[in-house]
Amino acid sequence: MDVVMRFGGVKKSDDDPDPWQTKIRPGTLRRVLAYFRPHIGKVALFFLVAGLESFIVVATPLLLLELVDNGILKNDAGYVTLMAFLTAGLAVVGALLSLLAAYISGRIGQGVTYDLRVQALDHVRRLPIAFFTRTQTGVLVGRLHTDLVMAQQAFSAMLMAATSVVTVVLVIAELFYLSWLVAVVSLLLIPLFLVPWIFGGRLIHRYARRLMEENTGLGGLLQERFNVQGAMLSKLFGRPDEEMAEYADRAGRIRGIGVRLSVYGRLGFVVMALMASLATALVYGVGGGLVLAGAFQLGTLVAIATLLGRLFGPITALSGIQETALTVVVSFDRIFEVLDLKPLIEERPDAVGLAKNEAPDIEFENVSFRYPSADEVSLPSLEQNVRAGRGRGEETPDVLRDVSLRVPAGTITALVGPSGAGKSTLTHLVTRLYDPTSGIVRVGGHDLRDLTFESLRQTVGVVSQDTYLFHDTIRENLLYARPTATEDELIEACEGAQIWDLIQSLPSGLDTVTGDHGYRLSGGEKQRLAIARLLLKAPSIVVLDEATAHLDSESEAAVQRALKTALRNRTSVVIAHRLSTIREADQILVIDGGGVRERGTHEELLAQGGLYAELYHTQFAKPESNGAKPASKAAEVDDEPEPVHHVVRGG
Ligand SMILES: Nc1ncnc2c1ncn2[C@@H]1O[C@H](COP(=O)(O)OP(=O)(O)OP(=O)(O)O)[C@@H](O)[C@H]1O
Repeated sequence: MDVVMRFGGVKKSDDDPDPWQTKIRPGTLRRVLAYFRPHIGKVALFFLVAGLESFIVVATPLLLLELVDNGILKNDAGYVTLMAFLTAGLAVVGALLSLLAAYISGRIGQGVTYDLRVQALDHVRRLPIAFFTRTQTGVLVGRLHTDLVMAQQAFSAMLMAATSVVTVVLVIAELFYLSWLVAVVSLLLIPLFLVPWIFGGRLIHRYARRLMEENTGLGGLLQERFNVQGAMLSKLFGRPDEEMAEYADRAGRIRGIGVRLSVYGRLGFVVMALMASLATALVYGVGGGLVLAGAFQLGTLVAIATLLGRLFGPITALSGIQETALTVVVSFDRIFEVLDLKPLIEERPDAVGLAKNEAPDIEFENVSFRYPSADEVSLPSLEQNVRAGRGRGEETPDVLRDVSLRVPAGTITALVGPSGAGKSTLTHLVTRLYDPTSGIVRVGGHDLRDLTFESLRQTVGVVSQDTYLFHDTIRENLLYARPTATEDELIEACEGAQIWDLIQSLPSGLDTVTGDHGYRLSGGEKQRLAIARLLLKAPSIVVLDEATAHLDSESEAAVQRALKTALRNRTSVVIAHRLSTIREADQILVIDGGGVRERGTHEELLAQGGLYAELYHTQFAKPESNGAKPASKAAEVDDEPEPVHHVVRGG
């Protein structure tokens, strides 16, 4: 259901906040600068190199002046050659310095990006599962990747622009030194070309950002619909015409923005080239007149024209510096937003490890729980597929209320109850995917919050209903649970999980690649693979969500046998959907309305004639009434493995 809601809500809503309009939060600049502090030496070196480059820019026209006035006009061939060589030499040195500056700025930009990327990945890894349930993966990936690249590119552009300040000051000073009149006339031209340049730049900037957002949005949509599960849902439930229209609509917007961008981009260069030509004409017009009038010699005119050619580039770089700087800060700020999300579930500094010998007991003491609200765990801008604001500012309801229970060491506790009663939520607290809102969950007498993550991971193993497998070989998927496992151990685990015969029959055996989400395996096979993974991990507590899907009798029996091995000598909490499992449980807890309604063994609870008896009778006495398999077919399989999860909430 959740998938369908997400699926249906992918379209970006009109009232989504535009991240680029977001005000930069106070203190961001200080935080950005902190990332550059470790690279301060390189920044100083960069400015030194860039400063030298600027001197070369202004020195060359003076050499040309010398070449014309004291070489050509005085018929001194030797001097002409010397000046020409010097000019060429300076050009080579300038080019080398320019490369060196680009290298240093790249090192700084990439260094900062590296630090931020590693920090962001580590942080996101530690965010609570609630964050991932709310966040659209494509948008998060975009945030962590695109924004970083943007920040890095804008930073390099900013460094280059900063060095332009030196160049512009030196060029203008030299222009005035050569001829104040020509200098004033040429400077008057600058605003003429700067205005359209800045105007065009703003448009480019705005549309480039829109293009990025549209691309990210379309990327997220495609990622959601073209993964195996999304594609399956689309094929089964989708409305191809409407969906295609939506793709086309988004692609059309990208096309429209792209066309505008290319025109505005070209506009800037056209204006710049035009102004450069006009300036040259003007300089030669005014300056030529001054040469004829004897105000200065031809060499000065050549020097001025050359200098002017070197003024426009740095000035355009400078004109965008404010926006470039803003891009750096906004991009950083968007990443800081993610970094500022609290991990919620953290390891205490004084956390202890759990002794790893025998199965510990599990205890819930007056546990209440509500899922964290959107404000507590996520960012609106990362939930673009959900209508903006949905769920924001709302208190979430209590899902568990004052639950107290005990799962004695080495025993099996079955959780049964109507859909939405809180069974899965209860198991989420055992694995510490969430912490209780109040009350304590204990394992082996320890509050879970006092244990190290590592020891909790070692202690608790989970087999969920929908097994997730990486797109990798069966071997790698199994080794994920225990990287050091030997070939014999792998085989032993697969045999225990009743999956070895199947693996052996595959042409590549353990090296068979499972598809995205393990889709090339059947439901029963995937769950047995998950059990093999669990056996390899050998945890002392098992949390199992039994598959609700009907398996054929052979798979069913195999899964049941695998489970017997998996649960042996372990403390187990099983969300049970099959009577065979329920009967084997040492204790059954009937969960309803966020609490434990009844507890006891199968026989005790039947005798009580309460909700469990009702669940039992509606499910097993009249199996055909809820569309389940006929009793005769069910009876073939193991004991009476009929799913009980469809039961309507009993009153
Ligand atoms: N991540 C979540 N965020 C907010 N609410 C949630 C979340 N997961 C579950 N819930 C809500 O908590 C309640 C209990 O859900 P839970 O999944 O624990 O029920 P269940 O007994 O396991 O149901 P089922 O047998 O259908 O799997 C439901 O009302 C559900 O909508």
